[in-house]
Amino acid sequence: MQHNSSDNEVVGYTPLESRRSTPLSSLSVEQEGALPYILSHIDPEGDYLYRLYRATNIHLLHGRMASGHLQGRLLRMLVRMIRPRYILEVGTFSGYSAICMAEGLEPGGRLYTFEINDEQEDFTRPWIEGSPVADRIEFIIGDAIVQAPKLGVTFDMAFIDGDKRTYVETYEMVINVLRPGGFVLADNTLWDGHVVDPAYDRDPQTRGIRLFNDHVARDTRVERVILPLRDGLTLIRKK
Ligand SMILES: C[S@@+](CC[C@H](N)C(=O)[O-])C[C@H]1O[C@@H](n2cnc3c(N)ncnc32)[C@H](O)[C@@H]1O
Repeated sequence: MQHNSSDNEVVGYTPLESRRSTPLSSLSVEQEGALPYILSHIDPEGDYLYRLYRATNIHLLHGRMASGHLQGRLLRMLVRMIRPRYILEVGTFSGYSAICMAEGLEPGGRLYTFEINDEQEDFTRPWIEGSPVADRIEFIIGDAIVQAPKLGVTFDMAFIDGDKRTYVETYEMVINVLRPGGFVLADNTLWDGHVVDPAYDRDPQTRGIRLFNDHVARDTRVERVILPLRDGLTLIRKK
């Protein structure tokens, strides 16, 4: 994803609320009024993440890119279920999802999270380094597609949440550094329903997501399922 160097803007990213041009479908039931109910019946995010999410939305453009309470608790739960030793994240942004996944790691576990936008570092590094799970997180500024393979780490789990236009490229990199039996989570794979809306046929991000979904659907190396949570979350297992 490219960025406008003057104002930290994520070029090519359209925030969820601006993308919403049609009535909400059943794909995003938690956004139709049930979200407060859901949030009051799941684990709390805790004071630190609450403050991080608030600061993200006050100080950063497109603050809603951050995972938030519901997806954050899901990520932590998935980490607890998968029990990875090494996690790769593509797209740190403010660090919200990184901290959530790191919370789920067992002792000795490590999360490597990449952020391509170097202007993000001043905001994100103090939040990651000040978090209770700082010792489990390696925050790296750089393009994950280029830099992650250089780590020489074989990952047990990966979270793809970077530029939607390069999801296929990102996925191919991730599959190469993932162990057999490892899991990939890919965020935003329904793109607010635009993947099935012909009005978005020329939108580069919608096209990127559609290419990714088609690519994964045909990939014989993996098993996959799409969860219609939030903006769509695909769970993939490398055979
Ligand atoms: C949706 S935000 C990430 C949100 C974060 N994962 C969360 O859930 O809280 C996407 C971020 O990915 C970054 N990004 C895009 N392409 C990237 C790449 N190839 N490598 C690393 N970061 C990337 C963008 O700069 C942006 O900050």
